[in-house]
Amino acid sequence: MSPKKAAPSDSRLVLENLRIATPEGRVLLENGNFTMAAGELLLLIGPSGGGKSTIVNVLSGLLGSEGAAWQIRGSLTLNEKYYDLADDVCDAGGLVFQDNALFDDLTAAQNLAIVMDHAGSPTPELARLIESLLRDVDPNQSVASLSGGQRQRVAIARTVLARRPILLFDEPNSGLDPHAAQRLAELIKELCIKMGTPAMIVAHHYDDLLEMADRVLILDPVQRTLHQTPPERETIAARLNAIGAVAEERAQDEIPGVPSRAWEKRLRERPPILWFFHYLWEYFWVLTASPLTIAYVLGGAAIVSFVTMWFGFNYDMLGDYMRSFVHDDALLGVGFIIMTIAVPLIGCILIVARNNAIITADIGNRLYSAQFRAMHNLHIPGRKYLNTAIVLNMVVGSLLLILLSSGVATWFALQTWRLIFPGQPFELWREHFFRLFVMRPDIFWENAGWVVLKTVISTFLASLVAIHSGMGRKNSVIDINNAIARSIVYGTSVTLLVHASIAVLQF
Ligand SMILES: Nc1ncnc2c1ncn2[C@@H]1O[C@H](COP(=O)(O)OP(=O)(O)OP(=O)(O)O)[C@@H](O)[C@H]1O
Repeated sequence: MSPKKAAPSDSRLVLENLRIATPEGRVLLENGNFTMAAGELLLLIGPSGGGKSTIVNVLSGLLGSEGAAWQIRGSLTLNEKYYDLADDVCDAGGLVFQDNALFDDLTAAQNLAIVMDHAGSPTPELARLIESLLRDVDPNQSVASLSGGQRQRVAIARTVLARRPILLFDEPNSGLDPHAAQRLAELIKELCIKMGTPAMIVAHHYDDLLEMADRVLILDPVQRTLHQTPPERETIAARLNAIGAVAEERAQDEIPGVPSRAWEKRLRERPPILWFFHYLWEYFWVLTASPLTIAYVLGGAAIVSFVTMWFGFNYDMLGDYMRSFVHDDALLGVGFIIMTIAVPLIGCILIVARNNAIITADIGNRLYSAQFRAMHNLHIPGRKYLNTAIVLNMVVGSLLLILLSSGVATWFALQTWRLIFPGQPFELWREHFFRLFVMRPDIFWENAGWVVLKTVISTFLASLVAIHSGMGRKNSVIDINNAIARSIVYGTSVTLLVHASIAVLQF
């Protein structure tokens, strides 16, 4: 049998001298020690923000996985295997996440199948346990449409199937009524015993879990230590009260990393319109002014200018002999096309493709994570702020970018012409490339008007497409991804149509 398929029976964990400091250097725990024996159920409790989830993340090997540099010291021994936590990552703990973290694109059965296919089939006893756990869940149902309790049980079953040596639960009873919380504790205890695995539950509401718990660890953020107590209400309450009293005494002290009275000046009213400008600036940076956006759009203009000049002159149908005869008019024509057709079209397509993806993703995520509902409930006109900021930035930002692109395209056109006709004076190029515009200011303004018109209409319509795609119903991240794809396809199609239609009117 391969090691990954070995049943993690009779696991034993010893954790010694655990020290945890946040990436900012704030010490959460100084000298944490505890053991977990096979079949044992531990409760980890303590004040909010003390570091309970952080300990669970250490045991599941997830601490710092998002890129933050936590400072960890201590040792962990798991069934004879030794980890120096300063250097080694121990991912022995299978974690049931607080928000379940189910794979939304898969059905309930697939959420379990993907784990089994990587960890091996469960023992018949474990399979029976999971069957009874998921009796009321249709295996073919998408997990997005399951109830909260059903989602939680699928998440538990999924973690159990991974058969890690330790089971970890982060706030599994939040939102459960006392009876359901007790049932959950019984279930977890049953799993521990049948799998020969220890489990740790992080919980704020521990009352209904005590009966099933073997021991309780209290994280004391004042002394930065872990106290072990038996699962007795009075002992725990006394200990938590003592921590609370000292914490209150120290509440006036400055907290490292948080300047004293940091909130005082934040709790004053300002004119609400400032929030519109906040979002306007936020989107201006993302949609128009970020260096990557500018480089991307200007790069497009440079390439289209080079390609039009190079191929326009090197591959003209009249051949080398005629090239110098038609040079002046060809330069005029190519210059006209680059400035009024090609650069605005390519620029708008690039802008719309990129920005529609960003806008739809942003709106979709805000919708999915209930931010618009929260804004509505808090009487913040969030949709108005965001939609207006988006449309303004798309239209005005695109005009600015097209203007910049025209400058870059002009410079590249000149350099390409110099490559094709070395030694020719710059004035010759300028005279013909801009001939129409320089000699006839009315033509300049008329064509500038057409460019502005197609840029404004196409980016305005594309921004509406992006907002509409983002605002559609979102049950899962897959819905957001599909909306982004739709937004790019419809947005760029609208842009092409608008530019083609206006070009027809233009000539
Ligand atoms: N990624 C991070 N970067 C910096 N500090 C963090 C990060 N995540 C958490 N913290 C800080 O670490 C401390 C411990 O957080 P943790 O989530 O472990 O506390 P907790 O005891 O689980 O809190 P709660 O009971 O409120 O969920 C908090 O002060 C928090 O602000």
